[in-house]
Amino acid sequence: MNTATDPVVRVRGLRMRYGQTDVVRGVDLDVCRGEILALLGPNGAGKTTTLEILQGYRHRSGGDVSVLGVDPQHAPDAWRERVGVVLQSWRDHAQWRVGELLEHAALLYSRPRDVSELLDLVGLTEHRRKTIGVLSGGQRRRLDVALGVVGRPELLFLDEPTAGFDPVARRQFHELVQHLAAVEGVTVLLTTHDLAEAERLADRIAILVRGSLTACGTADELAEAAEDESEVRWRHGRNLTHEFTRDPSALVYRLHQEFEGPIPDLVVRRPTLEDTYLSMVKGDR
Ligand SMILES: Nc1ncnc2c1ncn2[C@@H]1O[C@H](COP(=O)(O)OP(=O)(O)OP(=O)(O)O)[C@@H](O)[C@H]1O
Repeated sequence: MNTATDPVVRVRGLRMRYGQTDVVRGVDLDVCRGEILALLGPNGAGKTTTLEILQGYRHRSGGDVSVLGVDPQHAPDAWRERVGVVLQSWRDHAQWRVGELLEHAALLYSRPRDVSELLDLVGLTEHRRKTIGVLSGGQRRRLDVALGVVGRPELLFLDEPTAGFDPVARRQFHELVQHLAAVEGVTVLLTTHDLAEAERLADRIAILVRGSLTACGTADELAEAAEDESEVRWRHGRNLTHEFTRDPSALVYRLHQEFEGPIPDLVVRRPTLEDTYLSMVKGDR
């Protein structure tokens, strides 16, 4: 029986093999209700494969998977309504108008969002009557998102959602996803190659390298696990100097004593998610 405290996504020992090649090798992962989890990893790490297994589009080679309390491989149609997938394949519908496509998609669900509200939510109101073929790349992606959420899904999968977005569109999209998670309790699982996006948007980040999860946690927890060092910079007389340390407070304290007061031009740079990510995937390129 599925309860409110059970994870929305529960994966144990997930394996996927194409021919002789293992591309997912024993992944364990839990995602809780209302959580935004970003799956990061180099090209070919197995992110899309993992997402497609969780969406029920691919049959796994091994392991246990439960999504909204159901094994996606044997999910009934009612389960599909509860899951939103943002696809990228609306090129076949180039002659459709934006509003028409959304109205048509809404018919497939029992509790769809109001199309006007949805257009507003994704910032496409003024493009309602345009055909899909004339939309820009970023506008098309917004339409993809609209189609993914039209049925009010409890769980939303986003595969590289902001590829091709300009900075303003990206920020608006982040606000939309945060709204869905915080206000509507939607659970979001996304893949991205944009580390700043992952850091800004995700509650937790999972890093997949060659089919294995090498780390999962908040950006701070990952930095801790990677044993990344902070850089402390200061000026000594006329010379700028710097030191790397895992304990910047201790170094700053020591310098403060040495200088018997303020440390000239002090800068402490903590490891970014990019530093952590690069140290974790090192050797995989
Ligand atoms: N249908 C398939 N048949 C055989 N191999 C496949 C198939 N689909 C994916 N692969 C291989 O599985 C591996 C993982 O692919 P996947 O698309 O899951 O990676 P990814 O992490 O999403 O990569 P990217 O960041 O480039 O999108 C790759 O080596 C890919 O070539």
